[in-house]
Parts: sequence; structure tokens; C-alpha cells
Amino acid sequence: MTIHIGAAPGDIAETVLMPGDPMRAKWAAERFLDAPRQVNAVRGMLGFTGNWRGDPVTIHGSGMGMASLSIYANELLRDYGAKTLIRIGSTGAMQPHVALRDVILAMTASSVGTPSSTIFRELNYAPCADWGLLRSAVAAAEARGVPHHVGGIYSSDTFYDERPDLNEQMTRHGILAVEMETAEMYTLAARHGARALSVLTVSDHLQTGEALPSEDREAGFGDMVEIALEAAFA
Ligand SMILES: O=P(O)(O)O[C@H]1O[C@H](CO)[C@@H](O)[C@H]1O
Ligand SMILES: O=c1cc[nH]c(=O)[nH]1
Repeated sequence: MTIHIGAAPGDIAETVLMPGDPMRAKWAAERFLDAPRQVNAVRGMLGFTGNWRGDPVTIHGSGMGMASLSIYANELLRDYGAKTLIRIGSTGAMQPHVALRDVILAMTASSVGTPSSTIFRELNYAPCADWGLLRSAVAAAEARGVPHHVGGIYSSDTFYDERPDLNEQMTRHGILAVEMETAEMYTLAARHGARALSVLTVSDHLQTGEALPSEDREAGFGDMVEIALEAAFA
């Protein structure tokens, strides 16, 4: 047990899928894993471990934002020996050619700062995805015929943003979409010698104002979960 995860040693698999939403963790575990059992509920942050095609997998919420993800990712990597973290999250599109429900595979994640920024001092560290996971996720998306985009995303500290000028510069420089966790997850995975990838589904569009309902964000993004699982064990 750790401060924020009540699982016994051995209850967490080496492969962990991390949605922000703990209810998405419950839905994904019940839908995609064999014999899922709840391994964490501390502070309502649900985690489940089961099997996918015979391999053990944990699906554990990260909460919203890099500060929250950092707590769970640190404990999963340092205390439970997780080796692969794959975020399965929602994201807001920042390019006109990206549509609702498209999948985004995040090669890298820009940020204004992460919880790790202070250790880098003057360095603008560039967090990046594990190449093997990214390559396998692209192959899985192609095989399933899922519309997808590979490129840079933005990990924001805020959902309600007050910097339209910054968004404009990011759109101009090809950033595909915004979410709130990936830059820190990639940084922590690199620090601990683990693999990481974010597989995201577009839930809303910053330019058109389109948005999917909360029920879809919780239990409507099955392609992203299957792409993540196939990439983890390719
Ligand atoms: O749907 P999740 O995985 O929570 O991801 C996105 O949704 C939340 C904001 O609504 C943030 O956590 C953001 O990164
Ligand atoms: O962080 C997020 C996630 C989804 N949509 C957004 O606009 N921002």
C-alpha cells in the first residue's frame, strides 16, 4: 500500500492504462478485461486489475491535471513496479482537420510547466512517447480503420483557459489537441525507465465549439482502449 493506492503488492500489473476519469477506469475494466477486480478506491480513485488476452493489466484513474497524475504515476512506477503507462484520455482539438471522436497519438507534449519543471531549471525538457508503443498504436489504429493523427499535443494546467493568444500560436505551430496530463506522464516514465504513450479521443473542438456529452467521455471511447491494449502487447 502507498499513501494514495490501497492495492497490495502484486495487485498492480506492469502494464497500467490511465484514464483521468476513475469511472472510465471502471467501465474499461469491466468491458475489456477478463475477471477484473477492484484494487484501489482510496479517495474514490478507482483502479482495477484483470487480464487482457491472458496478460495482466491494471486500469487506474489519474485524476485531472498533471499534479494529480504525478501522485499516481510516481506511486505506480516507484512502489508497484509499473513498466508501461498508457494514458487513455479525452482531448480538445486545436486543428481544423481534426474531428470529434478522432484518435490522437501523442508523439510529444508541450506545456507551460509540469510538476517536474523545477528539477530541470533552465532546460526546456521535451517529453516524448515511447517509440515502440507509438509505432504499435499507429499500426493498431490503421488495422481497425480508426481515424487518427500522430503529433504534438499541449498539456495544460487549466481547463478554463484565459490565453487565446497562446492557443493561436500552438495551432499555428501544428499542435493537434489539448489535454492536461501527458507531459508529466512522459517525463516520469523517462525518469523511471518505463514506457509511456497517450492515446486520446477528441471529445470537443476548440475552434468549432462542438462537444460530446459526459456519458460519451466516460464510456464511449472503446477504440482508444483497444488501441492502447494492442500497443501494450504488440
Ligand atoms: O478525460 P480525461 O482523461 O480526464 O482527460 C481530459 O479531461 C479532463 C478535463 O475535462 C482532463 O483530465 C483532461 O486531460
Ligand atoms: O483538457 C481538455 C480535455 C478535453 N477538452 C479540452 O478542451 N481540454
